[in-house]
Amino acid sequence: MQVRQSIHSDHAKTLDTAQLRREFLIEKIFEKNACTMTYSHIDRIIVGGVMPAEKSVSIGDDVGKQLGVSYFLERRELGVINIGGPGLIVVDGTTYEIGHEEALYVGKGGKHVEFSSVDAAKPAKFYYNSAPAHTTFPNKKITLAEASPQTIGDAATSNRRTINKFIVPDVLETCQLTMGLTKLEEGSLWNTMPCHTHERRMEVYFYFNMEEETAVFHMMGQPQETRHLLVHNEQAVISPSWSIHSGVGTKNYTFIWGMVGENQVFDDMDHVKVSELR
Ligand SMILES: O=C(O)C(=O)C[C@H](O)C(=O)CO
Ligand SMILES: [Zn+2]
Repeated sequence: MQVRQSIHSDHAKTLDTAQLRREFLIEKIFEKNACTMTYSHIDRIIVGGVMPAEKSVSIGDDVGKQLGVSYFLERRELGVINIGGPGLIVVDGTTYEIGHEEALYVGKGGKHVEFSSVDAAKPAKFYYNSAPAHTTFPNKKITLAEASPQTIGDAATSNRRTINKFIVPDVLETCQLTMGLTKLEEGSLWNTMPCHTHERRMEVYFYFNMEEETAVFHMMGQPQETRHLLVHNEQAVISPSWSIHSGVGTKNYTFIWGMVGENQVFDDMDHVKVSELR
C-alpha cells in the first residue's frame, strides 16, 4: 500500500513537475493478477485497481495491520467500476456478475471480497475507491442504464460529454462515497471547464480509454495558481478540496470521478469563471 500525505495549497504551489507528480498522480492503477492500493490522508480515501486474469484476486487481505482493523471493510465502504471484460465479484459467498461499465457497491462489514475474470484473455479491470464508513448500507450492483446518464456540454466548446452517476444518493445510499463515469464524445476534449472546486469534498479522477500516443493535460491547483499534470492511460489524480480538477485531452477519453467528504450533493460546486483563472 502506498501512502500519500495531505498537502497544503501553499506548499503545493512551490513544487516542480516531479514533485507535483509524486504528490498527486497515481501512475499505475492496474497490475495483472494483483490489487494496487494508494491510501491518501485526504479524507482517507483509498484508490486502486484489481485486475484478475488467470487467478482470482482479493482486496485488502494484507492491510489489516496498516489500517488497524481485522479486515479491509471493517470500517470502510467500497465502490467498484469495471472498465475491462466481464468479471465476477464474490462478497462473503454472494456472487455478482459485473460486466463492462457496470458497478458494485459493497457496504461496511463485507469480510471477504474476491474478484475474478470470466475470460483470462479479456480480463476484467475493476477500478475502486474506498472511504471510511460509520454504518452498513446494502451491497448493490448498478448497471450503466441505472446510472442516470446526463449529456451536457457543447461541440463548439469541445466538451460534449455524458455523465453517468453510478454511486449517488438517487441510486443508492452510501455513507459518503460517490462515484461516476464521464465519457467524452469524439472531437470533445475538455472535461469540467468552466471548472470548480468544492471545499467540502475531495475528488479523484481516473482517466482511461486512451491510446498510447494520447495524453490528458489535467489542470489542478487553486483557481489563481493553476498547474497541470500530464496524464496517460489508466492513471489517476488526487484532487484536494482546494484544487480545481479539469482536463483537456489530445483525443477524447473517459474518466471515473470519485468523491469523499462532507456532503453528497453532486451540484454543490464553487464554479470558477474561465476569466478568473490564472
Ligand atoms: O464532466 C464533468 O464535468 C464531470 O464529470 C464533473 C465531475 O463529476 C466533478 O467534478 C464532480 O464534482
Ligand atoms: Zn468536482
